[in-house]
Amino acid sequence: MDGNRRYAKNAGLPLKEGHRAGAESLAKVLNCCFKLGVKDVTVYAFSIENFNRPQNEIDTIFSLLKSRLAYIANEDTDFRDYDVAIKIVGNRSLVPSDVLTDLEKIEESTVSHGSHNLFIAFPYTSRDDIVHSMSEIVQKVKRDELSVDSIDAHTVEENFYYRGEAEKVDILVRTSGHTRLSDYMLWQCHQDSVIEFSNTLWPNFRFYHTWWTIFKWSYYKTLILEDAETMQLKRISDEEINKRYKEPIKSLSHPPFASVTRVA
Ligand SMILES: CC(C)=CCC/C(C)=C/CC/C(C)=C/COP(=O)(O)OP(=O)(O)O
Repeated sequence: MDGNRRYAKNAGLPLKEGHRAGAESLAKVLNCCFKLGVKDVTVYAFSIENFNRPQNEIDTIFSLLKSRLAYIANEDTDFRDYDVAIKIVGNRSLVPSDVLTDLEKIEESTVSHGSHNLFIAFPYTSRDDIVHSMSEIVQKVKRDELSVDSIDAHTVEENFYYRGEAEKVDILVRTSGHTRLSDYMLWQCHQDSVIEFSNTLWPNFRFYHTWWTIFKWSYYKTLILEDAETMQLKRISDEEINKRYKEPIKSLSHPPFASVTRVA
């Protein structure tokens, strides 16, 4: 959700208004994602490096996080229909205890929801998640709860902050024109994951941008690279897609976004 501060600066607004607009944008984009059939969304709400920002900015972000998530969890009627489970994925040991208590209450209040997941990466970096998983695994081996021979990729995923719930990203979107990953979901980006770099600042990201991103992803999934040298793309058949992606998808003659129900 990058570009909040630049949005505020461009509009001549105080910095906190940029984050407020970013939080508004999140509610709108989520609504759009769920309408289009996306099941799980993760947002990079706060990186571990963000602790280096001025304290008043950190306080603004924490306060928005609590109020907006409480709204999405319990108050907004649209979201109630989507049955969204909110899950914090990040290093909880770094969160001030009063903030953590409030966030865990919100999490708890959605624990029975199951149709959609909203993962909040907070405070998060992929490298921290990987180190955390390794450390959990070592502890389990030491306690004889896990044998070294049984460790595989699935074991690593189960010990992430995600607890094995987001093994693979379909689309990763980075807004605001920066073309770097900032230590985000490095493990979860697989060979098929599509990375979308958008020039739009996050507070301006809306239905059109969300729909277009999903539309393009859906379309890319029907193509394979026939020849890496000439960069020739070949459209692949429904049978081939079903073989490659295991789950059947709706006919490609439908509007492309008809197939996004498979996004996890
Ligand atoms: C999940 C939820 C309800 C969150 C609400 C608050 C919110 C939108 C937090 C994002 C904070 C953040 C570090 C944004 C990145 O833009 P930036 O500040 O780095 O802006 P810049 O790229 O223009 O400098």
